[in-house]
Amino acid sequence: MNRPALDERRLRVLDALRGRLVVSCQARDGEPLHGPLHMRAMALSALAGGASGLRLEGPDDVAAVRAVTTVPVIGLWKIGSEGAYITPTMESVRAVASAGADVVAVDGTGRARPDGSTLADVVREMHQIGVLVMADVASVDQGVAAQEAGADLVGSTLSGYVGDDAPPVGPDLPLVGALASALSVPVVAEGRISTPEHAREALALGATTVVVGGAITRPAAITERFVAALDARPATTDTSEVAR
Ligand SMILES: CC(=O)N[C@H](C=O)[C@@H](O)[C@H](O)[C@H](O)COP(=O)(O)O
Repeated sequence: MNRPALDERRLRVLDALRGRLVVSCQARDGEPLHGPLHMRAMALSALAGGASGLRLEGPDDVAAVRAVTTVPVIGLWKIGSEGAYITPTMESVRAVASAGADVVAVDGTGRARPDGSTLADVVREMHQIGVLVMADVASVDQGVAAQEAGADLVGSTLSGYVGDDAPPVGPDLPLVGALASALSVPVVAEGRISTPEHAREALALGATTVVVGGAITRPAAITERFVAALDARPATTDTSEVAR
């Protein structure tokens, strides 16, 4: 195991992220902002605003952003949308690490990975090359299992996304607090954190760092919220309004 490289990276990443904001810059295939050029611009915008770290999807986006910044990068690769889809194979884990991620995020729910690999396999191989592993979980039990498998960070990322129900509107802050109480590894608050108050509360509950995605980097979703609010406005009874 490449202990010195791993320990050095762990110190550097955690020092940079403790109590601070990570911005997740992701756009799916088919979205107008999809592609490394757009995501690099998005990432640079987040850094200009003071982000301390970035979460990026796909080796191409990770490499494009790694070329322009030294801040900690959490990389993942979404493959499919069913079961374990966050960096679900050893091949995808290696690709994200080779692209320059400091931390590779993988599904940590215990669902079967399509190539039969386990979270412990991911940890073993990534630690050999000095790369950290973040387990994206949906429950405290999964977080405990991920810590036992050797994960360096555990995120609340998948809460609300493992069953058939639509995810709730707000973040799962109770899970963030429960993970922070149960685990000794750093907890990452992630998922539907939509306001600065949510982010502050997550830290107060014991999260080491906070990842915000859509509330900052998904203009279509942000626009939708405004449009829905206008559509939902009560009909005016003020006749002066009509006259203008
Ligand atoms: C569930 C899942 O696949 N989450 C993904 C994980 O990388 C991303 O789609 C999210 O945008 C990210 O977790 C940040 O969350 P939010 O965009 O809600 O702030």
